[in-house]
Amino acid sequence: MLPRINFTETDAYLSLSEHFADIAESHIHDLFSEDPDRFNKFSIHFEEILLDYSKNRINETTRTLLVGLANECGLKEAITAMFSGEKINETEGRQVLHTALRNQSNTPVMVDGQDVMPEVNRVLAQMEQFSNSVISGEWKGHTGKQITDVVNIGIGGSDLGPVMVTEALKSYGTRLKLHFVSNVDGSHIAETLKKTDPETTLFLVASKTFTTQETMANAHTARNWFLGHGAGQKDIALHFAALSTNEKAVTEFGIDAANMFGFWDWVGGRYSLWSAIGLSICLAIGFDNFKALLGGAHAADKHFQETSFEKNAPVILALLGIWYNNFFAAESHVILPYDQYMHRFAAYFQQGDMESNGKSVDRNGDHVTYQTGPVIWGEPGTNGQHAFYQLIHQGTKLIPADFIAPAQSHNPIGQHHELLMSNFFAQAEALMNGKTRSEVVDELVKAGKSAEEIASLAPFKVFEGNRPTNSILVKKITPRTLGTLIAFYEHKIFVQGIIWNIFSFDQWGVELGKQLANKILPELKADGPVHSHDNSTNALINLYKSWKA
Ligand SMILES: O=P(O)(O)OC[C@H]1O[C@@H](O)[C@@H](O)[C@@H](O)[C@@H]1O
Repeated sequence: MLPRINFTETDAYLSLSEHFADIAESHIHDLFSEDPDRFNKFSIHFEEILLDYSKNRINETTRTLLVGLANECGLKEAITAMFSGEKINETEGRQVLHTALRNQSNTPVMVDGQDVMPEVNRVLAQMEQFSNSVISGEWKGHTGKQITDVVNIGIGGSDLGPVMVTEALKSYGTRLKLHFVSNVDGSHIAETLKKTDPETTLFLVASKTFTTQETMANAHTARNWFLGHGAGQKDIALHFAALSTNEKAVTEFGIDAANMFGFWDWVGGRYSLWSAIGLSICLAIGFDNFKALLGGAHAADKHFQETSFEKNAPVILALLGIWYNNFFAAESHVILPYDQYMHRFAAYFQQGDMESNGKSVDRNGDHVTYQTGPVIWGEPGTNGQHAFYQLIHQGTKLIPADFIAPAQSHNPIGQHHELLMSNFFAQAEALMNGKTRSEVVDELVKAGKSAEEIASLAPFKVFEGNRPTNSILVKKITPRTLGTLIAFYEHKIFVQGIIWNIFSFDQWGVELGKQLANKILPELKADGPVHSHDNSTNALINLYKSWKA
């Protein structure tokens, strides 16, 4: 059982609250002037990844106190509990073992007295064999042609991870063209089917439960389309595979159990890209690269388990998040990859983080008295710069930011990468230093402005700075470094959940909307107006019914 500690009642929290008053007054650029060794003290090198967290509103005391907070909240024991297969997802009575899926050391991982590694390895071998045969062209469609297109049908955790990774690693692409259909909006599947040929398309129906409304609707539409284009029932076996934990529902749908890639209820949906849900990744980049992705995550798992908290990248990321969320009252956290291929990275962690830590009831079942998970958002640089950075630089809200960039581009064309990187370095520096009024005045004088113009313009051109950032510099985005990065962020979420005393691995909050939609669906089909809801909902439904085609 995980500890039940209200972190706001710990000694460390009290000390942090006192310490906060000092830090709130200091400016990051002064902290640098005071300490020439600041970068070394506040950075972590891990393989080919550097986490520089020196541009934060912290000093050594802050870090010591934050680490003390993690200790008082039982983080060490909680990490052991997760990795050793305790049922830490208590509200669902499940273990949390996505780490076993990438456990390349192959040490036994016990679930209810049984080592799960042989099963994990069996499914990996099945994925390897299948993806190799589709990629090589040995696997043929029902008219004898090679598969050219793969459509992954899934949503949430059965979509976002594969989309993010296949995009991030596009330069490792095989000859197969990947498509992802998630939205129940018929436009999503319709537009995808327009681009594919039923003779050469493979559908992966990705759903842990195999009951998710959106995925089942899209899967049925795909099957009807396939059968409606000259294929027979028996041909389904060559064009449909299922990635799921629910064998019964898979076979009822008509997919051969031989084409089912299984996983287990100890894999949370938003942590499932490492499981059979990653089959689309294997097809997109080849099994060896998928394995390298798992290897990078496994290396991060070991780092997380074995490194002291002061030098532990996910722990530090988590503690900084707590510092801003619970002491500076920051409401959001922005993730800014300076890598076009990583354009879905922030979207992926919107689910990863917000579905995990968007909770307001603690592990005792009581309403929390403090803030939990922040709003996660972000877009790739430099696009974000021309969209929302104004608010980060000069708005009223404190928005801690993670800047992520590769030193080596997969497309070293002209000076593009240097242009990109100059922005990456400049933004974090500008957010920290800002621009003082006297710097602004000097600039305006040099530009030949009159005293009057200077007085009226200067206030708008001042940047307070002191905006905290982490810079994550990666040598190159490879399957391994990406695997490590993802696992770092996963563990960050875990650490924060432990400190906030919430259950990070359930998601009851997604249920209510689903229940109500199921109630409304028959009302939309029935004749006549509805009266069963509030005024607003009745009016909306009835107008919809009068307008619908
Ligand atoms: O993989 P399936 O079971 O279709 O679930 C897809 C998604 O459903 C949502 O409602 C959430 O619960 C997500 O965590 C999950 O990833």
